[in-house]
Amino acid sequence: MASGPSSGRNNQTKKKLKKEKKRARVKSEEQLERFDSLPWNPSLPDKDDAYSFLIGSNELEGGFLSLEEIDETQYALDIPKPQNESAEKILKRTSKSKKRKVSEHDDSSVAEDEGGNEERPEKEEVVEGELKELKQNKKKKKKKRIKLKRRVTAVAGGKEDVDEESVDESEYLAWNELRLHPLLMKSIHRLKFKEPTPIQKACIPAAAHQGKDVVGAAETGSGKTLAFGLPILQRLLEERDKVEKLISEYEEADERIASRGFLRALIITPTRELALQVTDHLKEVAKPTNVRVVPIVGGMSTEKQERLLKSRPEIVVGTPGRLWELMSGGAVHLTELHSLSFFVLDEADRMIENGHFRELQSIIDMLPVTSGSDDAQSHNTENCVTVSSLQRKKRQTFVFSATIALSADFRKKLKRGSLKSQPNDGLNSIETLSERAGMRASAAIIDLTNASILAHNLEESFIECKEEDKDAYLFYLLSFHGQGRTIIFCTSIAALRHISSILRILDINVWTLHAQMQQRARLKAVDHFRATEHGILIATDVAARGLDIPGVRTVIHYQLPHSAEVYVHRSGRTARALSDGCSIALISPNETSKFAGLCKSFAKENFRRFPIDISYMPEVMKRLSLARQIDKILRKDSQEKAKKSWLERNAESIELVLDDNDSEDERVNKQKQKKASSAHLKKMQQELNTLLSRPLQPKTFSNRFLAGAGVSPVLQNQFEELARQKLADSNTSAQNKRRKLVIIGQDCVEPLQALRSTGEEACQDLKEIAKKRKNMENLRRKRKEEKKRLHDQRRKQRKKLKGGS
Ligand SMILES: Nc1ncnc2c1ncn2[C@@H]1O[C@H](COP(=O)(O)OP(=O)(O)OP(=O)(O)O)[C@@H](O)[C@H]1O
Repeated sequence: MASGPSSGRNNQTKKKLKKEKKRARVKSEEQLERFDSLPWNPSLPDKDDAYSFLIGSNELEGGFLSLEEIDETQYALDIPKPQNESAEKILKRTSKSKKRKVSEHDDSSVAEDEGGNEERPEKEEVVEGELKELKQNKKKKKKKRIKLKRRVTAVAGGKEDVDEESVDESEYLAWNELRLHPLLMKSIHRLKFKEPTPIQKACIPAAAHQGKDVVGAAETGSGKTLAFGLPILQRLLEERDKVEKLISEYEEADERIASRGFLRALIITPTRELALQVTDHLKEVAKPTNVRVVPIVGGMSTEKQERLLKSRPEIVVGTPGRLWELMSGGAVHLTELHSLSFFVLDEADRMIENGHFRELQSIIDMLPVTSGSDDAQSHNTENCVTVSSLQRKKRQTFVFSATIALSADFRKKLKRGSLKSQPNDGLNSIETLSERAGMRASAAIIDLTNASILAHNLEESFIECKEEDKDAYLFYLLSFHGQGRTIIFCTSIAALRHISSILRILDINVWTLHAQMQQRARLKAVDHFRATEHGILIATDVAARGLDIPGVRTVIHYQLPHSAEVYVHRSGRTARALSDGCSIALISPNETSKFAGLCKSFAKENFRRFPIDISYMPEVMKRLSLARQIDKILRKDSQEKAKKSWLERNAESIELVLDDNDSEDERVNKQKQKKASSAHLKKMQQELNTLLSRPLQPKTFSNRFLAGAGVSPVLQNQFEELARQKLADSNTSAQNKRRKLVIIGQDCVEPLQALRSTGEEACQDLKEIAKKRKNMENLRRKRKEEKKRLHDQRRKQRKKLKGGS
């Protein structure tokens, strides 16, 4: 038997190992004891999974989600499997391996003592090294947790608050009932939204606290974006808070538990501008939260959008076309939809119209099956990560619009509180779409639209005029009532081009917006319009929905839209949120019955007639006539140039030399004509400029006294310039003293003011107009029939006479 110094060393090592073993066992037992003391211990499903304690308990409080709902698979908390083993596992493994090592050591002590004991110190070093590493890891994790906590508190109001001006919270009491997250309240304070709008008051409790699906209808500009946006942000923040709470409670959890990565909310809008606007709006509210919102719209570089998606934003706002393009192309972030918790259709009634429906349907078909939708109806594609029926997601569906209730049928359904689609409902009905998107039967149906659907602080008016006089009335309105921002809506791009050209010639600066414009130009137009205090935007119906630009005081319908819905949305670009505004429809005789029909569909029969001072019309017509002539010449010129350059371009592409077949005389003649035409153009331009440099004057203008009821900023400048000129003249010439200009009462009257000041006199029953027009048409038809009858009678008589002779 070996004895002496080596056996003494062995004993020492044995003791040391025993101590280490005991220490490790105590530690491991402490860990297990802590788990034993947890309230949800019985449901701990798998001790091997460090994060499995997150699932299956409902003991924690706070927020609308019970803990049983904090389920990695349901809400995609993106709880990753730990890459390194948890401290507990290492401890266990260490103690196990030490046990094994010690028992091995015990069992083989004799053999080792007999000669194989050189390995022992190495083994001890390994164990000690492992323990050291374990301690270091724990320290590192603690540091990480502290860092994360600091970050959270900084975001939650610590650091960011320093620069913020203090708010009087008593002004925001109405928000308290909605129990929004402090970070959201912080944004609301910053945006100075003193109280929630009615649709927000109604939707937030249902959507955010009861987790319901919502069909929401409320007038234009009533804050629908935040009615669905705040519940989304609220839920994301509540989930994040819970995860952070768990991080601080459990040492084993690390910050990766809160890591993000999957798409949580997909919001679809019909137009690009609206998608960008919704993105901006949500970003503004989500500023202090770190929740990322990204727009995906057509007209922008696909590469850039793919790059944006790589940042794995929680919220994506997009138009159906580009979204589907990227989804069908397999964009990872848009196809990993298993974690999608919100699906929103903004302006839902527009979505079911042609041009959007097919792509939208394809997108909906890609969504994972929800508990609310019928299995048979869902067709998940290969690209989509689907889940078994046991793991169905609790996705909330929100469907919003101002005009969703316009269809009589839908209104009935809203009143009944049931949106079940009927077998005879078309595939492209909102009900069918909602159902397919997973809308549950328990959806909250919130219809806050009144009978007229139109915004309550909007004044509606019209001007009856001939089709060819519309330009003149438009010029009149912009000259006399160009206060604030004005949007002029046209139905056709041709009409838009025509009026923008005429108005520019008349020295009125306008921006245009239509679907054939490049996306960059579209955005630029909206930005310029937004930045100009008295800006004028001429747009087609691409700008009718959703566009939210503050300070739009007037909407002019140059041409009537095809439907009542579009009319409501167009008019809704003014009188938004807490502001008022006015809409003016230019109605040609052909459009009277259409207008009466439109008014009837939103139960508003009496529209005001917009007051026009016709004494100004001769002057207006004079300028307009010149502008039209100039426009004609310019148009002809540019057409010729375009034709010529087209010919030249094509000739060049096939290397053809173009022969000039004109004779010398013809060429000289053409040159002469060109010169004459350009001289004529110059003369007209000068004439127009002279006219434009003077304010518009009524027919009875005295040349001495100017008294304007409504003066636009342009006109105001003109008046001032004129006054200066007259003053200068009078200073130089003594005889002109008598002709000194006096300006009296140059009040700026915006259309709404002008409309209101005319009171009830301007009211006109459109039914009456339509009736009169119908009567006139009947009379004309009867006359025509009578004429034809007489004509036939005479012909027959003549024939008879001829036959007789
Ligand atoms: N609680 C609030 N208080 C004051 N302003 C608000 C509030 N909520 C939203 N707003 C503002 O009201 C304006 C209109 O909001 P939003 O664009 O969401 O209206 P909407 O109902 O979606 O209109 P539309 O039907 O035309 O799309 C926005 O400028 C928004 O910032």
